[in-house]
Amino acid sequence: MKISLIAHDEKKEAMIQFATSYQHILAKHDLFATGTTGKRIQEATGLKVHRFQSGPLGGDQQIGAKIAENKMDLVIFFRDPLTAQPHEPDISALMRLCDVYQIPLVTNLAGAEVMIRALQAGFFSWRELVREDDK
Ligand SMILES: O=C(CO)COP(=O)(O)O
Repeated sequence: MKISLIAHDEKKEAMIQFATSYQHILAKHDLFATGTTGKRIQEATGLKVHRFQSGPLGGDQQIGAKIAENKMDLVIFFRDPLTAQPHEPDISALMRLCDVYQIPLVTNLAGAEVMIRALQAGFFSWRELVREDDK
């Protein structure tokens, strides 16, 4: 599965802890991330992560493009709801594309815990049938 991991600055520590806790599961998948989030995850866990641009520099849009091309399966996005982001339109656009294309999206740690268990249980295997890369 192709999984995107994204965290705003105030949520990066939570993302590191999440990625560390579930490293054994995440390691079985293709991981993608916005620039700084990906760097932090790589440093903390040693997981291989394909890094896009940093969020404010277009990383959210790059992940959105993958979704539009049907080349992304899940999005785990730890958003900071208390801090204004300069690239808010990009964030909204990414979440909108998840809705357009029925891509499972969680935006906080509690949702991510559910998603990772569902992933481990094979609940997202339908994505393998519809993903463009597999055709
Ligand atoms: O801003 C972000 C997502 O909107 C995250 O970007 P970084 O991972 O580069 O900090």
